[in-house]
Amino acid sequence: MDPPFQEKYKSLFNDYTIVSKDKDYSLMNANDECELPLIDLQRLTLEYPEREQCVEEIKQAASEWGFLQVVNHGIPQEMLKSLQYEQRKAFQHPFRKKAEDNILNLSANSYRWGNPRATCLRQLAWSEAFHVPLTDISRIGDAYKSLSASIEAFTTTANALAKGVAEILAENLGVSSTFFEENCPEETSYLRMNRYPPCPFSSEVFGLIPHTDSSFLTVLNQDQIGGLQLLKNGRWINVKPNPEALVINIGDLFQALSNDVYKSIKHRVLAPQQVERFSLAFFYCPTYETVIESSIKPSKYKEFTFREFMMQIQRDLKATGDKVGVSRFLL
Ligand SMILES: O=C(O)CCC(=O)C(=O)O
Ligand SMILES: [Fe+2]
Repeated sequence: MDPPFQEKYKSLFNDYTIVSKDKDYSLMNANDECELPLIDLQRLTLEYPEREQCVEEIKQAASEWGFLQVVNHGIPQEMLKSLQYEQRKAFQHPFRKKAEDNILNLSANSYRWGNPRATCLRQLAWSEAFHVPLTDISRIGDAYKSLSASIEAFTTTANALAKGVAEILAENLGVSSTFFEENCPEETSYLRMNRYPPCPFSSEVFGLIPHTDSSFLTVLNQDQIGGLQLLKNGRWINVKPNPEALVINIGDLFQALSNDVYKSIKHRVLAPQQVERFSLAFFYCPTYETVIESSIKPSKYKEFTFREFMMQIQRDLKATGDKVGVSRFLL
């Protein structure tokens, strides 16, 4: 069922013996372990000063880390468990079936693996994913009814969570209180179900290469295997899994909207050596027409629409093999 990484990327692996002798090349170099700021969202329902303190902690984590963990987030554990179960089942099919048969009947290219643009091992991603725009949920066939029901339930609650956190973060930034309500209808966000198969080259190949997310916010459910790392002050830091918590990270759009008050932090996933790892990422995104412009002056970014942003990413990927991201729009 695993994608044929070694076969498809044979030429990249030919160089493997050379680079693996270079000690500095290893991805496993001492990384600090950290516990992200952990925030109990139940406090948002309490009175002064609990709610206000909680809001401050969320803003603080988003500006200092670009990442936070939340508990009492409104997504029931059973809902997560059933989607995790369905996710495993979907990936269990033979590779050919996943790659060629569009088993879930999603839009074209929804099943992805590796990195077609990789020119060296460092750019390869030892993972596979189903990319599910929320508009596609209704297309999922009857044979996968329990999967589509689980996706629907999860994304509805993840959307409410992302909206709530986005609205809190946008307070005092001069963003209209109806901005997210108006520009992020449920259909414009998407879900990615990730699977990281065991990787015999885990000190040389990433599970997911370093990137920032193109969303406003991402809500992430990772399992207990670990491997997610974020870049803080020039160092890669392990994000220790917490079974009770969801990770929320700031994406590129919020960085621009907040004029850099909040940071879209680079993160990556190390490939697991012996076991498989799963994660679910919900990307909270606006309509393509939405204009991203900060009210904080002087603005660091020129205004752009989400469509312009995504098109620029595609152009940069083609030209450089890499996503340049929001820095493209710096004034
Ligand atoms: O698998 C993870 O923990 C992170 C996934 C991620 O960063 C992404 O899908 O953008
Ligand atoms: Fe990501």
